[in-house]
Amino acid sequence: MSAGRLTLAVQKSGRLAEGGFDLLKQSGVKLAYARDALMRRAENVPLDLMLIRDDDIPSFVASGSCGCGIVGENVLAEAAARSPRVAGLEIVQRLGFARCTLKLAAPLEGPVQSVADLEGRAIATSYPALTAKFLQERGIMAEIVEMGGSVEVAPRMKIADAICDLVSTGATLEANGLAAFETVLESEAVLIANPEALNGGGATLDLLVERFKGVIASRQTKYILLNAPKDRLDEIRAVLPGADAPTVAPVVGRDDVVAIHAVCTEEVFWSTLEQIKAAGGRSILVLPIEKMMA
Ligand SMILES: Nc1ncnc2c1ncn2[C@@H]1O[C@H](COP(=O)(O)OP(=O)(O)OP(=O)(O)O)[C@@H](O)[C@H]1O
Ligand SMILES: O=P(O)(O)OC[C@H]1O[C@H](OP(=O)(O)OP(=O)(O)O)[C@H](O)[C@@H]1O
Ligand SMILES: [Mg+2]
Repeated sequence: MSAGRLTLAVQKSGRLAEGGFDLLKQSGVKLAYARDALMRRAENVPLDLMLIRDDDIPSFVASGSCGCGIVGENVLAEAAARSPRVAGLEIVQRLGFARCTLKLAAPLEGPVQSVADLEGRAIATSYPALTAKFLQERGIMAEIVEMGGSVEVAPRMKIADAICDLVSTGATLEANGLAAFETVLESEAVLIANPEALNGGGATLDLLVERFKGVIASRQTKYILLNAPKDRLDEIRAVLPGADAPTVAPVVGRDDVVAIHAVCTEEVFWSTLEQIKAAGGRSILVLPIEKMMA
């Protein structure tokens, strides 16, 4: 670890790696080429990436081996429930990708349909500490069966009566005849840091956070252009998501029509465009915004 260079722990491969590398690239961080390397050096920022399994990221940051890391809140919370040092780590920035939910689920129409039904039952999970904490808070006594993955098969294999696992679309639960009945934790990727292990790279961390914020904001921000009847301007403004003060400009040769330009700070759904069209909006364009800075 050379002095002045910040070390960032990133998952070697998987969902967090994909999202993490995309975010770094969009933030202008250029990585030097390295084949199969476990360390990647940034060319234009004093930053080194350490590529490891996501489960190891909280302890690497807590021990000071890395100054900061990108990890799922689910993995962070599980590690924090086991280690006070990890529990003391700071979430510097929420990153808005790898969104998923840790849920309790059980076979459809089986004996477990609620948290109370878990009393005396067996629950399979890769998150034993979070599951135990949840059960303790609810005053439920149950057996926890730890599994490394493929947790959804446990009820069918008669290893457990219920599971506590990650859900995103719900397709895996459905494919295994399971239904969720309780949320234990909402999760997304987060940037964590250990202020004592920045190795003189505090300014680099601040720069990364500012750029990440800009990328995250631009991802959910869109630029909308459309033509609208002058007399329905208020109606259209009311449905533009999160638009503050749109620019309204004349359209050459048309006294009854205006052009509207607006920056929308919330997601623009198809249903929004349908509402705009119903209010007389025409030639509607939704454009991505590449970079933003407040
Ligand atoms: N189905 C999903 N949809 C969205 N995010 C998910 C989903 N499943 C997991 N995640 C998030 O992505 C993180 C990484 O998931 P991934 O499957 O890549 O990890 P892994 O198999 O544990 O990888 P590793 O080899 O690094 O241990 C999870 O900890 C969670 O935060
Ligand atoms: O609700 P869904 O969209 O179906 O996603 C949920 C599944 O995704 C993850 O598994 P992954 O695909 O990473 O496989 P793994 O169990 O081998 O980790 C998670 O452990 C669930 O099994
Ligand atoms: Mg893992």
